[in-house]
Amino acid sequence: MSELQRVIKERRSIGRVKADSVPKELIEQMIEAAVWAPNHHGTEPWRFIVMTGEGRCVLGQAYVDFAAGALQALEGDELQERIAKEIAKAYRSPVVIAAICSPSANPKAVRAEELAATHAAVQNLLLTAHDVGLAAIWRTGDPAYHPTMKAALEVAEHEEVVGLIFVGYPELALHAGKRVPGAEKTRWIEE
Ligand SMILES: Cc1cc2nc3c(=O)[nH]c(=O)nc-3n(C[C@H](O)[C@H](O)[C@H](O)COP(=O)(O)O)c2cc1C
Repeated sequence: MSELQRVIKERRSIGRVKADSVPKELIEQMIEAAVWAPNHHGTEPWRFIVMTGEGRCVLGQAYVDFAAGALQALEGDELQERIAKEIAKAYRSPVVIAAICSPSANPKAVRAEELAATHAAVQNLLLTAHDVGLAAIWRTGDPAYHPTMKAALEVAEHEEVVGLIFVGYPELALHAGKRVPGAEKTRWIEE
């Protein structure tokens, strides 16, 4: 098995990471790998917002804003606890990278393909994280796609937050992944 194949198969989504800070250089390596994803018409439709330290409070506020409806029914300690819980979601890892699809204005560009290219860029981020000894998880959920997230991250209306990539040093050993073999997902048409 090649080194690339090993990294692809070994990579796992890891949500529990250490609080230890991550060198900026490693995050830059991840993003540099991301921008080598394939993209149609050379649109390179991605951009990234890296949040570290107290910069993550921007994301915390987005989680609070998203939960505003549920928070309305609470008051006092219960309200404060729930707000703290929402903010804590942004602090689950020392680095959070918001991956943004910024679809090109090129009339040839197809929105679905702009998203596909950005998704491929995220896979490059994840693979590089694993390659350099970091753990990462691609999170979305309803908050990622909600207008409150766009507002908090200053993402334009025509753009999309395709994922929040939580990055840090793994706290636990990686578990083995499980997949249906490719052969079972393949139909060959020959001759
Ligand atoms: C588009 C996308 C969104 C995801 N969102 C979440 C999420 O919100 N929360 C989460 O725990 N995992 C999320 N994941 C990670 C998947 O749960 C994970 O990839 C899957 O369980 C397979 O595990 P593996 O990545 O370790 O192979 C997401 C993955 C993708 C591709």
